[in-house]
Amino acid sequence: MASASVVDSQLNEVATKVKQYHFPVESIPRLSYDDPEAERLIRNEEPVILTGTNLVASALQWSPEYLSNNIGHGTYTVYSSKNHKFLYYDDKKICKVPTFTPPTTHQDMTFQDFLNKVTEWKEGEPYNYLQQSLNDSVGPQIVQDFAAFNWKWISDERAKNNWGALTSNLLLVGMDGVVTPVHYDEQQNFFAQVHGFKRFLLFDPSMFGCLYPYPVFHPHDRQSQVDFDNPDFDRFPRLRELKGRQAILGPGDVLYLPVYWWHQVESVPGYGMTVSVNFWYKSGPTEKIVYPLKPHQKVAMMRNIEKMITEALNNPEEVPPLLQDMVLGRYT
Ligand SMILES: CCC[C@@H](CC(=O)O)C(=O)C(=O)O
Ligand SMILES: [Zn+2]
Repeated sequence: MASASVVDSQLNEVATKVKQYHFPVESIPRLSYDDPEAERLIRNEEPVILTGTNLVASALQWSPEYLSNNIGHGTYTVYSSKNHKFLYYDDKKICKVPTFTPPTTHQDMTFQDFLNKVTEWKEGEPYNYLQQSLNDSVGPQIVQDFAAFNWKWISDERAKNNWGALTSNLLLVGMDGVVTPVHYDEQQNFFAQVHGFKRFLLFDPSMFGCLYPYPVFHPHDRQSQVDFDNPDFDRFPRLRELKGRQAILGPGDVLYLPVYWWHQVESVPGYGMTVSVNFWYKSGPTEKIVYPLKPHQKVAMMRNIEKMITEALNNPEEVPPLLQDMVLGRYT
């Protein structure tokens, strides 16, 4: 396991290699888990990179090879994409958009088959990304490593911040260079980097107007329509106003990723496969409404309005003309 100083020097090197985009980025603070400032940021639902949590210290040997030798022969969901981007879609909403064509396919396979695909990969072939909730199908060694996660620390954080239950731990094993395009989630997330390096681009919930998410009823709900590699400033003019944050994670780092914060996640090209484990928690109840509302509360409100209108009209195609009649020339 690399020492903290080795990881630090590698992080500095990685920071010089990551792709720059049209928008400015500022670094996310990187603080020791016991720094009062770190606690304040988490309480205030702002992102922070935490060092020294030992959250996944017992998994730092989870190289792809170690996993292949110890995870057992259960099957895992592996997504395939013709390029390095893995844009999430909700199967259950495809019926609402008959013209929708999924940008990725997925199939269940053993970890060994997945790793063979990656090892034998040739330029021009599809990219593969294993994304699977950790469950009891894993081998005994992995169960032991998982049980040795620093559950006391993370449970205390959950309780301190009044979050809901842990909903899942997603095991993420990516090929060099894979990207999860910019989106937001409706859960609190402690994202633990286990192997390799990932770069997060983060945008606070107030950037909703600059990131043009798909409609709520669309399979790509919560995902931005914007492609940072080919920004369409004519279609998405407020993209020019975008201001981002950046976090580069190495083995052992934990990123607190607040609910509703936009993020794009890249397995830094040239640094090999990545292994991560996320910890998704239901967000806590709003203690009491304080005005002015926070940006993420406005996002939740907009989602509810879209859901209500779509349900009331009972036809997704009638939503755009109604919203346009309501807004264009009246609130614009
Ligand atoms: C399916 C989840 C992917 C992950 C990003 C990544 O590591 O590629 C993410 O977006 C999250 O943990 O919220
Ligand atoms: Zn996410």
